[in-house]
Amino acid sequence: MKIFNISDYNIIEKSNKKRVAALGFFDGVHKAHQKIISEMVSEAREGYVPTVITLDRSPKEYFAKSKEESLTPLKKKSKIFEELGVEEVYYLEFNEQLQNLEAIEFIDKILKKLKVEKVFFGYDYKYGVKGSGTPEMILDSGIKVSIHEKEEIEHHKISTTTLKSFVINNDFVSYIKFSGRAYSIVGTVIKGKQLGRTINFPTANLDLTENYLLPKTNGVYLTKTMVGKKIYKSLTNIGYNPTVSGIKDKKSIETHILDFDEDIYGEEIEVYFYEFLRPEKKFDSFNRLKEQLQIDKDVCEKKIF
Ligand SMILES: Cc1cc2nc3c(=O)[nH]c(=O)nc-3n(C[C@H](O)[C@H](O)[C@H](O)COP(=O)(O)O)c2cc1C
Ligand SMILES: Nc1ncnc2c1ncn2[C@@H]1O[C@H](COP(=O)(O)OP(=O)(O)O)[C@@H](O)[C@H]1O
Repeated sequence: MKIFNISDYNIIEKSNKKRVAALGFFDGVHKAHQKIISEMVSEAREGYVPTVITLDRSPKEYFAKSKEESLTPLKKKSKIFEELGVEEVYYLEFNEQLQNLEAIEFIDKILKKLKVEKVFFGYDYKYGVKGSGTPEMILDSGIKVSIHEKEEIEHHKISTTTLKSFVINNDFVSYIKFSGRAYSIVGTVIKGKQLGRTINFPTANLDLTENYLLPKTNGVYLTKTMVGKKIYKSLTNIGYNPTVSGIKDKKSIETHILDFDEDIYGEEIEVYFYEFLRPEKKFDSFNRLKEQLQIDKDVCEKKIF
């Protein structure tokens, strides 16, 4: 899959390849997003490039001028697009130029130049300055349009907002139901206090590679961890380690991988969340914490997930 980062849409050259394209921001790439993208991919016949045209950040993040935590930051999102069969992704930088782009210009300078013959998007997709573009304008320009209706599961809209509230509130079971996959975060393993190994609970401390949304409760989660190409059951703690540290400036994310014994400092690992187990607690001693970790481990071993 080819990725194009476009900071100025004027640099897009007139293409000689025809395309079909899914349009949207797609944070979380949930079940409704997946339908839109899969339909686009399956309609890409011979000679058509299955393409996603999206933004490098949400307009909300741009206007708030502060970093927004995402369910699927760019690298992660790109990987999912690729798994869905997308061949080209255009990340349009959401900047002053794009913010002021007239709807008709979006059609002429982006869709037409890329020879897009059919677009696919969700019912609430917006384009053009202040969201002024309409599906009719695209149709009038000779491009076919497929609009996906709102979808619900158990009276809840399948949306990025719904998924974000599941993560914030530790409801990883619902997250799987709505997104079709477990919530996951990617990070590089960094050095911690080197205490874990002294109680036979080595924990890989994660430095997140991108700005992921995290649950708001500090605590322990039943997770799986991918190291290289292998997946292991794991226990992940998010919090301030109150038993050993009084410092409350930076949350640590650390995972104890079951049936695993390798030095993985510097490696990138992916942690998938399945269930909230318990809140983080301050124990009277490191030994008491060790006893609790053994109890957590027993639960993790017995549980089927
Ligand atoms: C599954 C799991 C549960 C944990 N639960 C707690 C907890 O309830 N309270 C706490 O203070 N620390 C908790 N921790 C963090 C430990 O304090 C930490 O792993 C230990 O101090 C080793 O840190 P190190 O990796 O920096 O050496 C937990 C860690 C794991 C892996
Ligand atoms: N089962 C395991 N789970 C997590 N890390 C492990 C495991 N086995 C070995 N390790 C290694 O041990 C390190 C964690 O040991 P630990 O004593 O907690 O040190 P640190 O405080 O630097 O994290 C990990 O970063 C990893 O390289």
